[in-house]
Amino acid sequence: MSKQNKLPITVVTGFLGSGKTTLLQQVLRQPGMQDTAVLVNEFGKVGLDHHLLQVMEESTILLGGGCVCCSTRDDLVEGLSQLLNRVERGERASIRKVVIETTGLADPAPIVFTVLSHPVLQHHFYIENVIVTVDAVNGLFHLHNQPESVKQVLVADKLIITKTDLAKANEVEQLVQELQAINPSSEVHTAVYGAADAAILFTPAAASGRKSERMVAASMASGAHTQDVSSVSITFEKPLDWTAFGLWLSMLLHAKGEDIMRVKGLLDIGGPGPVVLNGVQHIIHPPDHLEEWPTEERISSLVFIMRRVDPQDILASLEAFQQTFDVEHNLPRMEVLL
Ligand SMILES: Nc1nc2c(ncn2[C@@H]2O[C@H](COP(=O)(O)OP(=O)(O)OP(=O)(O)O)[C@@H](O)[C@H]2O)c(=O)[nH]1
Repeated sequence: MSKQNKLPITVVTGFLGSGKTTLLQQVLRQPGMQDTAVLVNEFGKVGLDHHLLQVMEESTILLGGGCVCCSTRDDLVEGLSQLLNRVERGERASIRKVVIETTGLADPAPIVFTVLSHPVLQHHFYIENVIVTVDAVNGLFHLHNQPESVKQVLVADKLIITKTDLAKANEVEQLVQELQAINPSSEVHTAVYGAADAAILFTPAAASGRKSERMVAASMASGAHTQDVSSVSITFEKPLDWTAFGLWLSMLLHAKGEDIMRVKGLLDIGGPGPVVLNGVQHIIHPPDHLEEWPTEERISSLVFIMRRVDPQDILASLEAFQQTFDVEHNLPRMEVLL
């Protein structure tokens, strides 16, 4: 099958909390993007992002819990095969683009290789772009401390620097210099709260001819990403006391320093809809109050992704906090996801 008849795939990756979902929420609303199918991969079964990508709910497929670059590459094959079946049955006649949003720890190289080498998929899909979001506030820290972040930058066709509204101009400049040193052929764009032109993001990159070289280099870079990484989901039986919860979370993030990489939650604090909580390293972004629940089950759930932290310590800290500060006991249930 010629390239004209294949569906282009854009892989959107970027370190934990760097703004992948925010970017997609914005660009998928733009003209010409209605014909895009989205495959979302998240750690754990508490997938949030696919609910938040409301524009595309009906064309969005949530890949199973785990990281699409390793444990669930079969899920990726399965997700793309499902999509293909739908296109072939005419149910998805209008799909002209596919976006894969990876987890924040994914190495994009194996994902790209899966598509390029799978006996069936390679005839129906091709990789058009690898877009990598980089957080202007935490980007340098991640490049220096998290090997996955470097692997992502190495493979990027387009680097999107997010959160420049929160960083100083000289910090952004230093980040850009470092990114260009790692991957000189990638385009660099900025996007505050996902404000980027879809036409630019989804246009094939000029330097795409060099992509495979970079991918080989990236896949040879060191270390499996699951090393020292753990992820837990905590659910609560009753609505949360928002003030007490905020205090506990701040204390926990302070105590665990840089080792808690990401916190995400959909929290019942007694209102009609939940609060969406987003924490990246030490930064808790302003929470979003949703008018209604995007899920059938109205239960608070919180996901932590950490390096070198024993999941039991999180639970112990929560129990100790509830006792010490005499907060009404709200039984947390923890599930270790990774
Ligand atoms: N101030 C500011 N906040 C942003 C910007 N982009 C994203 N955020 C916030 O950063 C937090 C994380 O954004 P997400 O889009 O969920 O990040 P993600 O990369 O999809 O996260 P994971 O899927 O968990 O890796 C959210 O609270 C966003 O509102 C930005 O440009 N400026």
